[in-house]
Amino acid sequence: MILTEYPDRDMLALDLSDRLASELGSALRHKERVTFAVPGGTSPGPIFDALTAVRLDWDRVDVVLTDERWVPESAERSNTRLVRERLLQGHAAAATLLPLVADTPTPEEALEGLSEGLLPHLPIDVLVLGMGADMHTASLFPGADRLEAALAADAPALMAMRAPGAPEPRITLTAPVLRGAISIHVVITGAEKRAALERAAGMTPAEAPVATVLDEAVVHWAE
Ligand SMILES: O=C(O)[C@H](O)[C@@H](O)[C@H](O)[C@H](O)COP(=O)(O)O
Repeated sequence: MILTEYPDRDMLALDLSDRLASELGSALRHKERVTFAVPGGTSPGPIFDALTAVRLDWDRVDVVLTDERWVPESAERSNTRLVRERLLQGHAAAATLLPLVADTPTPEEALEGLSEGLLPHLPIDVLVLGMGADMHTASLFPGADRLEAALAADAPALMAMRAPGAPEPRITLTAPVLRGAISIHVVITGAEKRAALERAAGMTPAEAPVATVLDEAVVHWAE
């Protein structure tokens, strides 16, 4: 694990967005299309805002969420809504968003169709993940109903998850897909998550799901 510390969250957002743009640009020099996976939640917004001002061949970038809450796109908690409102703007409006939600009552009913739309775009070229203070990443939560299956080397690319403390069903990229990304960044802020990160480094993915990517990840932290 490489840990990069920043003096403040603005510097983290600006520097990380520069690095992501550089990695996307580099990948675009070798591939017709590249896959950029991003988290939901509250951390990525400022990074997204900075990326919207970056000139690159966004029309050849396929954006996919690392996970989604099973809520309508119009809901406040929708990560799809977050990406549409904060990332797919400005220059980045030309990017394609691969869907990770559908209008079925449960994620299980949409898994086959959403997986068909995702698989041709793997591996992920540039992956950004968040982390909760409970050391979850994407929607791989400690104690989740199918966590062991989602961490397994033979896990399907997408799985529905239900976890204690998650207010709604989730759909998530699984550990093999996250670990298979060519470049992995984890973005965390605050003292509580920094302490959780230190703990996770010595734990198993079953105890601390973020540990499934830490050996390959660059972790970006600001207070
Ligand atoms: O759907 C989500 O919430 C995210 O994808 C999730 O994995 C997030 O990255 C962490 O929960 C951290 O969330 P914050 O950035 O809001 O702390």
